[in-house]
Amino acid sequence: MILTLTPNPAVDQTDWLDRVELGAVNRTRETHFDPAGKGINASRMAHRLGWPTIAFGFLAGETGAIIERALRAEGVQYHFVQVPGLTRVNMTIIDDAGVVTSFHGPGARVSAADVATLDSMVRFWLRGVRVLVLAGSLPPGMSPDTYAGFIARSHEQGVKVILDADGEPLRLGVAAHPDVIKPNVQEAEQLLGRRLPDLATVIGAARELSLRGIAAVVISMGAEGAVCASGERAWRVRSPRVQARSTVGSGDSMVAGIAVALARGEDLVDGLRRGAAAGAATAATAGTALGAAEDVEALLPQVSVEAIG
Ligand SMILES: Nc1ncnc2c1ncn2[C@@H]1O[C@H](COP(=O)(O)OP(=O)(O)OP(=O)(O)O)[C@@H](O)[C@H]1O
Ligand SMILES: O=P(O)(O)OC[C@@]1(O)O[C@H](CO)[C@@H](O)[C@@H]1O
Repeated sequence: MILTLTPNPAVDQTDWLDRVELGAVNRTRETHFDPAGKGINASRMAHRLGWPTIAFGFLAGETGAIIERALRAEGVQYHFVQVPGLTRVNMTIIDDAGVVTSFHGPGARVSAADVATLDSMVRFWLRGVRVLVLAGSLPPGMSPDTYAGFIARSHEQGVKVILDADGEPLRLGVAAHPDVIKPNVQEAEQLLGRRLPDLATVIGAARELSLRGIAAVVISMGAEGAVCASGERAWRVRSPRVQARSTVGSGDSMVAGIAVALARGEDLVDGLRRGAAAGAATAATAGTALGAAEDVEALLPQVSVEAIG
């Protein structure tokens, strides 16, 4: 079982238009809504890949109900704590030049009692779980060391943890030694406080972070694939070439591929392969809609994972 925790879910709204004009009414050509938030996306992809998963987190109001209905329709199991207010809507605008602009809301505020309810629910379910995915931003009211706390508790119970966050929750989470982190290059740059301008510096960053006590550090690079370091070993992952429609959710799909490999007890390289295929399948799909299982299968043989010295 893979448990995912998305403290700050979102309905993702993707709008396509010719070009964006600031200070004007912009009429969009097409609009797409998807149930989202990083862990929810990872659960949806893990479910497609045929592995049992339960999504946990907070939901609020009518926008929260949209997410619940969508997960139910897909057959993805979930346990959400209902909180007051409205689950946020994250908007992404894609223009004809392919420029992607996103607006992420802060999310519905949670109280100390809400956090305690979620905490005890997750603690209870951790007993039957192989992998916990902690993903995305934290809503107002949740402490930045929340993920670090879940990592410590999971390790006490022998549960492997994948952390996919950014900023302070990532920094504090890294200090608690999750088993896997999957920042993209920007997130890794923020974590390390320096630019990573080329492949060599990205590989160096992955090695450096892994030597801090993280079993696998995967730094994703969009269409350029990813690098992974595990102690002294490292790999270059090359993603299949696809016609990208929207890469929102590709990172979460990659996390799902890795989570499924960990849950199956497979090799890390198998996880990287499946993760890159899932990420590419999602990139080829519009909005935050995730790649279909058949697409992931079809792309799998086109992924290359090569050991680097
Ligand atoms: N355009 C693309 N073509 C092929 N593969 C892609 C493309 N974009 C992403 N991928 C695959 O998905 C993986 C994760 O993508 P990316 O680096 O964009 O993650 P991310 O920035 O965390 O995404 P998000 O936060 O939107 O989910 C990449 O390492 C790659 O294997
Ligand atoms: O604002 P956060 O919690 O960091 O990220 C949320 C989010 O951008 O992540 C997913 C893509 O990875 C989107 O579906 C969703 O809107």
